[in-house]
Amino acid sequence: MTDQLWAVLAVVLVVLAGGTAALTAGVRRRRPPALPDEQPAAPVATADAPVDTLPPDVDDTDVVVEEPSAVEAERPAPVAGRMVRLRERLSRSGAIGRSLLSILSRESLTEEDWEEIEETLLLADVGIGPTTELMDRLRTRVQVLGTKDAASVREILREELLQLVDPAMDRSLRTTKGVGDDGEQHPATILVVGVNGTGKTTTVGKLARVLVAEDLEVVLGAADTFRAAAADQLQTWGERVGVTTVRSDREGADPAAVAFDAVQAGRTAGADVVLVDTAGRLQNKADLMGELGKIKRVISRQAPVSEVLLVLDATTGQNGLRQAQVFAEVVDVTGIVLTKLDGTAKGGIVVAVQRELGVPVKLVGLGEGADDLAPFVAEDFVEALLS
Ligand SMILES: Nc1nc2c(ncn2[C@@H]2O[C@H](COP(=O)(O)OP(=O)(O)OP(=O)(O)O)[C@@H](O)[C@H]2O)c(=O)[nH]1
Repeated sequence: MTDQLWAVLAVVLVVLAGGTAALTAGVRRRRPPALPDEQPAAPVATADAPVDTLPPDVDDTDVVVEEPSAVEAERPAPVAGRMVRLRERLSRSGAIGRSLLSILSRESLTEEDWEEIEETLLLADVGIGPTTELMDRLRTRVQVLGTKDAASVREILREELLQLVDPAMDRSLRTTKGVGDDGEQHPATILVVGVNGTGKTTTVGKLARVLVAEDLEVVLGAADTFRAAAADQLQTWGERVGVTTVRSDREGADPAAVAFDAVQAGRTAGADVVLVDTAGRLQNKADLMGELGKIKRVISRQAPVSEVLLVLDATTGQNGLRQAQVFAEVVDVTGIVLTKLDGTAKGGIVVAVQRELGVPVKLVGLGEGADDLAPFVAEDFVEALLS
């Protein structure tokens, strides 16, 4: 009987929720362009009142706020334990761990065996410095080891790989709201940068899902105005989880204007996080610096940039590393997202990129599915390499 009552109650709740969704469905707030005489006066900055109007070099005429049609927003998969759940996706990267384990387990290790170890690490893109370091430590520890049982060899390798990946790095995302000098709350702002094709827009979409799964209110800013389809793509990601996207319909619109309006929309809505996708074309370092610098500067008028995530395609190896260096020179990168780690045997790039930039890998892309983005957990990664 009690079961039946619960069932009836559940049906009533579903119907009510559906009704509410239907009432709000189709809301689409398109802000009309400002008329010339409505342009805000030139901003005046004071120490305790941050400017929240656009600087004169930002063209804000065609930015629109696309609210999601509130039809049945999806509930993204829980975030905790994603790396463990997606462990089999790392099977190609796992080849390094398994090869190392099998070589190290040989009865007595010859110079050829050590060369094989070196080659395995270099082929997996670990990089020369970390490879030499790991080999030195393994040589010492394997020598000291009396009996070479499989469990001890595995444990030594696990510990040493873990040290290389560095479990002490702070990999948390800065998603906490802040309070400005004016006493007003502002959202955390995350700028996502990287070369086109690395999976940037997809990552912003997936990251929105990660944050929504953690019950955070998110606004998306489609500041990749270089490619009109990128804004559509982002808006679709947002719609699916009931998140507003601020965008422009005009290809080549000022990305700083979109970023500014996205943060403003986030502030107005009391959102926790504003995620800003950028184009970040790499033809020319000065242009890149100009574009990202301007976006950062303009965002900072409303809220400090909490995090700059650099998206790197793990399959591009050394080339990807060079791109990463250029980005790190033009903007303060605070975290790395390594995408397409599911499709590569070059998992050593995790170590190499952290060493090169001194910045932690915070998230990894492990597939094309909507929830195939996982917070990077060093211990889980190393376990996956050895399983
Ligand atoms: N296998 C796999 N594919 C991925 C992953 N992340 C992104 N992709 C794919 O990579 C392709 C490029 O992704 P986009 O998000 O469009 O790349 P982008 O960097 O935004 O490119 P632009 O918008 O041109 O700057 C898409 O087909 C994605 O599905 C991942 O972790 N694994």
